Amino acid sequence: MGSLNWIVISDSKVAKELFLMQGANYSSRPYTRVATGIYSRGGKTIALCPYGNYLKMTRSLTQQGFRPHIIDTTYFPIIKQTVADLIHKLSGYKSAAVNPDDHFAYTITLTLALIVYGRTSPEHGDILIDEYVKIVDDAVPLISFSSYAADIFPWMRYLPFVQKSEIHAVNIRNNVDQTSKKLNEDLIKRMKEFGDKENSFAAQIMRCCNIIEEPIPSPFINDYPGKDENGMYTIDWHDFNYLFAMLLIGGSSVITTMKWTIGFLAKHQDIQQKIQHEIKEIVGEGKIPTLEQLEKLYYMQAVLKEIWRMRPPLYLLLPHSPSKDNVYRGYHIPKDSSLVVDVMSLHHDPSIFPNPEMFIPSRWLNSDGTLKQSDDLNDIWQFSKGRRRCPGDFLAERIINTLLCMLLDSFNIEPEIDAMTGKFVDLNLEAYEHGTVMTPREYKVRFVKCDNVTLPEKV
Ligand code: HEM
Repeated sequence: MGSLNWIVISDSKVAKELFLMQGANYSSRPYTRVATGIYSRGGKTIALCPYGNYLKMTRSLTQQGFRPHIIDTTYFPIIKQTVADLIHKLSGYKSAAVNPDDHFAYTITLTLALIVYGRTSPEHGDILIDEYVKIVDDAVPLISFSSYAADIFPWMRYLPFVQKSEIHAVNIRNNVDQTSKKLNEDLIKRMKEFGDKENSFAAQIMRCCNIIEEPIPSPFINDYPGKDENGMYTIDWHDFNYLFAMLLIGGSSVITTMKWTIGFLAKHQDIQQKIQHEIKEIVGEGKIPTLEQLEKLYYMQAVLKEIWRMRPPLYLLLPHSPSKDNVYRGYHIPKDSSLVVDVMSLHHDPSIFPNPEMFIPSRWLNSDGTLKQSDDLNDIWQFSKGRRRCPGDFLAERIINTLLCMLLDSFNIEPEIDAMTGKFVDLNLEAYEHGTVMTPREYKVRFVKCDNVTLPEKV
């Protein structure tokens, strides 16, 4: 009854051969009715577009806005501010048990929105950004695998709940357009007023583009022009709204990483204390870390890698699709099939990761305690590899490391206390829920302020 070919890859070597060595053929995306057709108007967004000039353009623009030195000079101060605000909010709970989800989701989406769009003019306050934060929340189900159901089984299109999800996709698209229009107008105004000082991600890429009103046909039908003689790309306003993809995919992956990390640290107090000790040694107490200090928190980074190994947020990556028919190791792989990588299998291969079921952060450390350099043998797939590799990886690591360092400097994270026994509740981090991202079941923890610590200044 199904009408799509799905291929699941569960071996590192195969994934590397297809995505790295044969990357020119295996870096497209399958077309899906809701996410590609309706929500992104035929693939006009970086994460869902097919392989071709449009992808090259959006990836080149993204690299422009996420150059490491821009992240470190322009975006790092934003990250420190929003994290400081979060710490003040959490301290307001005075060690009561809270579900951290909402607070972290808001802070992370707000951080990304401020990085991508910049701080809007005072007359808007954060209203526009808040609208965006809300739309991101509504839009996450659009990229979930369940939205593919009607592509696999076309008869499902007649079911009311599927039709409802199509209407939902149209509404989200319209909301993104309306809010983006206001944000874009505000951005142009700020660029005129502040010139080069306006250096949000959106401003950086707008400087590389001629933006036109007339929509350019969908990238699934016609390919895109490259750069003109002045090195500028031509895009229309709908293309410019691809910025929203950063918040949608980037936000949900960072939020999920934090959900797992907070849970793991609350459960493993010994590991948490080791990180706190490292922070005390390298950064000192009650201080906001510098970039150099952050990079030297090797044990903390090793813990994060181990969490990503055991609980990769995008546990199937995003589906890849071959641009043409291919025979691989004797198997016929038709054009337009969906290839998903079972990242959990890759990360639990005992020939690469001995004792894969065990949480061993030291597997990422050299004997002198420094962090191992990524190499092809030992590397993990949380950001994928090849031509569709996550372009926000460096930014994601900066956000997560800053968050962890500042949080653990201010608080001890503890599980809630069982009212009957007076002991910590044993958090169940084995159970997880599958959507596009793999998230832990809801839990509560307590943020207990460390003795004598001064909270970072609130902005
Ligand atoms: C812990 C955080 C993150 C993880 C684990 C993660 C992981 C991934 C993965 C696995 C993919 C799919 C790669 C593939 O299909 O082969 C992806 C794509 C993408 N990510 Fe991330 N990501 C994270 C954060 C971010 C951030 C912060 C941003 C930007 C602000 C971002 C932007 C993107 C974009 C635009 C794509 C689509 C790329 C394409 O289709 O060519 N991600 N990410």
